[in-house]
Amino acid sequence: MEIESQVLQQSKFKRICVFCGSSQGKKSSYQDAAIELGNELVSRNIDLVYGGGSIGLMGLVSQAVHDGGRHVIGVIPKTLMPRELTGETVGEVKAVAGMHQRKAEMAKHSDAFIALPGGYGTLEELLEVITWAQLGIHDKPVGLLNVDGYYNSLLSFIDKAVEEGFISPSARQIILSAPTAKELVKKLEEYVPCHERVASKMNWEMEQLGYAQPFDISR
Ligand SMILES: C/C(=C\CNc1ncnc2c1ncn2[C@@H]1O[C@H](COP(=O)(O)O)[C@@H](O)[C@H]1O)CO
Repeated sequence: MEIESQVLQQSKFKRICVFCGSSQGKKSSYQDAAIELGNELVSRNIDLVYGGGSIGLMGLVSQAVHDGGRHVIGVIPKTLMPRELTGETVGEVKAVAGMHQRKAEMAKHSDAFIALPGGYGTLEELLEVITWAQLGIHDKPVGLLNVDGYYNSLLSFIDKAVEEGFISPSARQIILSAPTAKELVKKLEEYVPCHERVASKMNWEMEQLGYAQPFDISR
């Protein structure tokens, strides 16, 4: 019986990258959701990749995953490493040169992406992985944890952009959303990618632009 329930919980994802606020937000539901997401990853035997440190929702989700015995990878630019800036990172720390390399590293080590509530940093990271999916650089699922409707206005904006012809209906399908961690992870598991992969072409273009490392975030 014990083994049967463990098999049922086994996810197809080994690691999920979580983007979220470096602040905790004003409502306790945001903080509760960060901890609940961490616990959901633990219950499905999924490890965490995130931006490192212990501030805000980032600290809550990483602590929950670490406390639950799963591996945590914090990818943090060297400039943000001093403890006074971002606090202690639990688990493994990957130091990177800057913000661009951080996003590529976080993406490379993950099988899916989830955004909890957050601000500019979270939005920037989220929109970048959606854009990469649209371009076919990766085909990993992307989900919004829409706690208390936090992302309703972003979703409405995206729907308006579809209506106005700036986002294609198929690109709209890239972004999944759900109000709870359990529902969202299930949706990510069921996601079927619909964009052709053009990563090797993109690598070539990035090399032409003088980027030292090939832009390959596939695993
Ligand atoms: C430099 C200062 C605080 C340090 N802030 C951050 N530390 C770690 N990671 C961060 C920080 N700010 C942004 N990030 C990344 O963006 C996301 C959170 O940004 P948001 O604007 O709070 O939504 C998060 O996923 C991180 O990867 C003192 O000013």
